[in-house]
Amino acid sequence: MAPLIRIGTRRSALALAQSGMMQRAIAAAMDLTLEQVVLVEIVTTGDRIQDRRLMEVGGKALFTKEIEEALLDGRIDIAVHSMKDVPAEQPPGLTLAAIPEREDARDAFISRDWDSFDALPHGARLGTASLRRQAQALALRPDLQIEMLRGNIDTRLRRAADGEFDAILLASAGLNRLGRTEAVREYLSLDAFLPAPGQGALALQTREGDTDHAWVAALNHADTALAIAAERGAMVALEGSCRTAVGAHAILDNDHLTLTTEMLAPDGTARWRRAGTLGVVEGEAAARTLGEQLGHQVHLAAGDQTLPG
Ligand SMILES: NCc1[nH]cc(CCC(=O)O)c1CC(=O)O
Repeated sequence: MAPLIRIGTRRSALALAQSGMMQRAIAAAMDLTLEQVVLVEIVTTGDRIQDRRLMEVGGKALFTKEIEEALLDGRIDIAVHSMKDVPAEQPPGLTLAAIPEREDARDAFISRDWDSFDALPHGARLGTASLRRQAQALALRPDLQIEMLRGNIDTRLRRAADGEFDAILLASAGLNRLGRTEAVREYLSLDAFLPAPGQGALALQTREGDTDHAWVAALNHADTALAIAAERGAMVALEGSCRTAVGAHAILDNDHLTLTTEMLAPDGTARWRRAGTLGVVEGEAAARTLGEQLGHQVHLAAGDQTLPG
């Protein structure tokens, strides 16, 4: 039988693991087979050009552009993205139709030789490509040597296993989804390593007004969506991108959501943080507003001081 639902995905192992999970979830929810719900692999500009300059030209959007074009052209019906990689604004005609339940949002410490972040010796080499993780690590340990770590997760893990770095930091969620949880030596605290907005969550993107695929909304997890609304509100106010060190994480506790957001100087010598709470019943628009307000306060406090010299 011809496929009924085509899911667009990047080709990386992580993207395939994530879209494969959604493929199985959709097939189960719709009582379809895996022949009827298929993955369509799409190579994005971001995958082709793994270069620092790329980030300065197009940033995050380069990892989603070709997939979004396929959606708009009707070559695929749904796209699965890491929420963390989804830009603040949706392109015209597209919408985030569902946010499934979030995985572990914490960052993970990976090292061949050391049990924990605190155990790293003076001047240890820490690999990361994230300005946020760099700043948070330096805030605790200004002696560390931060080194650029690029490539897919398998490559990064291999480089850590080879001892090319004393340690590296990665999102726990990605490691769990790839079945590489055993690589984690320590789960870093949400306080010291406040995660990136949306970390650990997925986003299901569809065409706006696509009534044929309106059922996607059934895969939405309300608590996760509420937390993400708050975190992305903060991200927007902080103009969060891969070039600024920004964290935002919301936690639900019974009927309350608590959002914490921060901005750091890239060298970790300054940190501006705000937290606020809201009743869950107030809903996603209020959560987004809370995020924007806290993000705005952080932005004002930080002023121009976080701009790279
Ligand atoms: N920017 C890369 C990226 N996008 C999503 C994840 C991990 C999975 C997630 O956070 O949901 C990663 C890798 C990492 O940060 O270690």
